[in-house]
Amino acid sequence: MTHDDIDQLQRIIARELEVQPGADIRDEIQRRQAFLIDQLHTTGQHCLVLGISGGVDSTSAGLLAQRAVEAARERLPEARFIAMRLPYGEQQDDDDARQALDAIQPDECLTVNIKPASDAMLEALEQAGLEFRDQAHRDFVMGNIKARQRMIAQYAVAGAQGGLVIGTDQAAEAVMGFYTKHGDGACDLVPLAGLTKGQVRDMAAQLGAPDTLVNKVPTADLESLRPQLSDEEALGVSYAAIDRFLTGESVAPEDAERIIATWRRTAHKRAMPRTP
Ligand SMILES: Nc1ncnc2c1ncn2[C@@H]1O[C@H](COP(=O)(O)OP(=O)(O)OC[C@H]2O[C@@H]([n+]3cccc(C(=O)O)c3)[C@H](O)[C@@H]2O)[C@@H](O)[C@H]1O
Ligand SMILES: Nc1ncnc2c1ncn2[C@@H]1O[C@H](COP(=O)(O)OP(=O)(O)OP(=O)(O)O)[C@@H](O)[C@H]1O
Ligand SMILES: [Mg+2]
Repeated sequence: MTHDDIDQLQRIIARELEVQPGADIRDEIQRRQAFLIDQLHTTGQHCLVLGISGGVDSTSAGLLAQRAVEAARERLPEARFIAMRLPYGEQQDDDDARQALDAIQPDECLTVNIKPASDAMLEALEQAGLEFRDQAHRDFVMGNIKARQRMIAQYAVAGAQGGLVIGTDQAAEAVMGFYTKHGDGACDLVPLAGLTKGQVRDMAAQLGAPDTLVNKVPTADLESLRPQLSDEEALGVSYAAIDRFLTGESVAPEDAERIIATWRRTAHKRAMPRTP
């Protein structure tokens, strides 16, 4: 791939994902908060629902959601934010999730352990005869089951309470398709859309998140055999490089080629299912 090819694709991808490199983060907070308030007013739903993991994405989105419902209550008194803790058994970074909730102060917090449901699904599949290549493959597939159990829990709460499910997808995850299709990728609203990972961190800091969470190493934490595996290790490229790619800065050619190949391979995740 030539330098010009990479340059052109950087521009195409940034436009597709609506990246805004120079955006003022305070303006972005206002704009995204106004978006959430508007959705509450126009959809007939009155709650926002979001899983809080202790990672920076859900901390940022949770802080935004709580601010939005507080402002929405002027015209919609029943507006509220329901945060959900969704551990798979014991969560190793439990303290981070608690710190996130301390900062967010959500109207309500529900804790649902997704372990029994996730384990029961894997066991039922294996009893039906499903086999895996090896233990690592089994563990990877189970990771996606966990992400989808979290989706089920959040949609059950949304269904019961008149809620809209918030997703935490942002441009750095979107370009890499780094989420579970119909798992954490399933949601009603995407308030962090278009932000680089750095902008998500800036937003969390601006909204009052503690430094430990603002600077926390991102992890999907889905694999039991590799607990707390960092996203960067899983992706094989750093968020700094992904952010530079998205903002049109120069990136090592091998990083650019990996990002472009992953963006192409995961196009199906950013589109509606194909039809005949
Ligand atoms: N070209 C194509 N057109 C249409 N569908 C296509 C396809 N290629 C694969 N597929 C289908 O897509 C499905 C696989 O997608 P999916 O189930 O998502 O699975 P997959 O992309 O294999 O795995 C999810 C990845 O996202 C990561 N993740 C998940 C959740 C959260 C986070 C996080 O950062 O917190 C990260 C996770 O660690 C893992 O690396 C399969 O059904 C496959 O056949
Ligand atoms: N243990 C958990 N409890 C509650 N929600 C979770 C948990 N793990 C994942 N989620 C949900 O899935 C989303 C996707 O996870 P992801 O790891 O991308 O985001 P994060 O943990 O908020 O931030 P980071 O990407 O920096 O780790 C989270 O934002 C959160 O809404
Ligand atoms: Mg995480």
